Amino acid sequence: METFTFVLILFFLLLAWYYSEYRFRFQSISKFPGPKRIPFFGNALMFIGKKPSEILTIVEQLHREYGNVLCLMMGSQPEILLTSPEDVEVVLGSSKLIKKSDEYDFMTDWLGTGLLIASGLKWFQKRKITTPAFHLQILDQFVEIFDKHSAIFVKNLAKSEGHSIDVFQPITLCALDIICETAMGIEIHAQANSNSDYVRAVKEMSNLAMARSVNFFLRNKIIYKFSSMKRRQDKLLKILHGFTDDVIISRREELIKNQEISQNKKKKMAFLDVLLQSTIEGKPLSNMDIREEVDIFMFEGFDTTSSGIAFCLYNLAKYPAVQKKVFEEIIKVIGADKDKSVTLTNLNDLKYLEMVIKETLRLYPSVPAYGRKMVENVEINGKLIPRGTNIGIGPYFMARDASLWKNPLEFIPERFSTNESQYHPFLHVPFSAGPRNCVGQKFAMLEMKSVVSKILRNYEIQVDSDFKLVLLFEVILRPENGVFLKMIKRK
Ligand code: HEM
Repeated sequence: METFTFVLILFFLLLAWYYSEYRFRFQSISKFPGPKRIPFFGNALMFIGKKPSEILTIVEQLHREYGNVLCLMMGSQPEILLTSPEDVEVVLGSSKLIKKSDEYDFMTDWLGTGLLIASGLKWFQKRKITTPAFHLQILDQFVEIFDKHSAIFVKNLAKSEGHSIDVFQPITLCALDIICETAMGIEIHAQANSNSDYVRAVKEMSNLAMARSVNFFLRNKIIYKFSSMKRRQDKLLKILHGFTDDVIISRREELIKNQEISQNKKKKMAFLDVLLQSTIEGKPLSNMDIREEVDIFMFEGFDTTSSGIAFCLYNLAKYPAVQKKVFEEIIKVIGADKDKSVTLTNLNDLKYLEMVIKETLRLYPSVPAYGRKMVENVEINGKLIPRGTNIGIGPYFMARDASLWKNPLEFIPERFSTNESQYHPFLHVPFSAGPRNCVGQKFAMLEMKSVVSKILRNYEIQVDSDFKLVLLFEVILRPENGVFLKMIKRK
């Protein structure tokens, strides 16, 4: 009987705690603008059964209607999209608000709790060991790899010269060749063998993560466990993890056998080699720790740059005057010899191309939105955000906001010239900002400059008048039906 009374008291205490917690959360949240919520589901039903391109339209419309603090309830889970740079600064600039939002949990089966997802001390340690992998000396040796795979891409274009082709697919394969060689030190020849299971698995896995994040039912762990999506995920993970495991094991063996990396200074250091030689509190990283980081490089480092390059080419085709200016800069910096290899200095000197890429990432940010979870009640410029809220930061929505940018939908690279760039430091955040910004930002810029400049040295790009760009709002922003362009060989 005593046990029964104890359990009963505990039950009512828990119920009272849950009620007060929920009421506090609900009362704080109800002050924020957003569409009408219905009991139990909140706003979740708006997204059920919608395609990623439709989700983008819905959120864009809501953002226009409700402004720069948009509150949605996914069941009882509050999600607030912040788009004013002052609010974004409070979140991204904080070294305390670094916990990722719930949506990232849908990626942990694949990416574990590596750098992208980790929080607290674990994140700090991982950031410390990963940062040296992006040192300028390491990036310098990658320029040759960028150039080699860009040259293969350009060579393959000869087959479709003068015709309209979807450049997105071959760019994805080029970026995959680059990331495999730089992250893992292996050549997978994706551009020669486009039917790779690994390539398909990477893409499908990020589609699944997005589809799950907007599905009210599948967000629930138990329902998900028994879903057909989970069964598909398990099959994909076998391919993805199997691939990286094999590479890590053979690379570690090679390292032990030959001590090759320390003796032969000329050998290129892949990110994986840097991790194999790293320690946390004096201990080397386990294969599992390393796999998490390599998988994150593979995920973050290839889809993001593929989209960036494809959207950049699309804009260059759409704005011939911009393309002409970029081409003239390339001739000035690299010279007229189309076969000459580029150097790190060349790439750094392509300043106008850099502005073009920044403007591309403004309108088409490869990571259209990212999020943080508030682990305590936080005041953001006078707004009390209750603990447990997921905060979304949306560079995609910020770029289209006429109160933030002049002529927001126009492609104007000059916005980023040093004379013009007087904008708020947290207004243009495609690589995020603050302590958790993108560790691969310099790598990505160099890769995108290398591939785009190689293409422009060899081809003039024109739009296909029948083609209409449709955007897919997934974890990574992609073109739904590719990017069709005409490539005209330069004399
Ligand atoms: C156009 C290219 C890229 C864009 C737009 C981009 C964007 C971003 C953004 C927005 C974040 C923050 C995400 C968040 O807060 O959840 C991020 C984080 C990260 N990115 Fe990138 N990224 C790009 C390329 C790369 C590349 C090439 C690599 C590696 C080779 C990379 C590695 C990472 C890693 C490891 C993180 C996690 C950093 C941390 O949490 O401390 N990214 N990236």
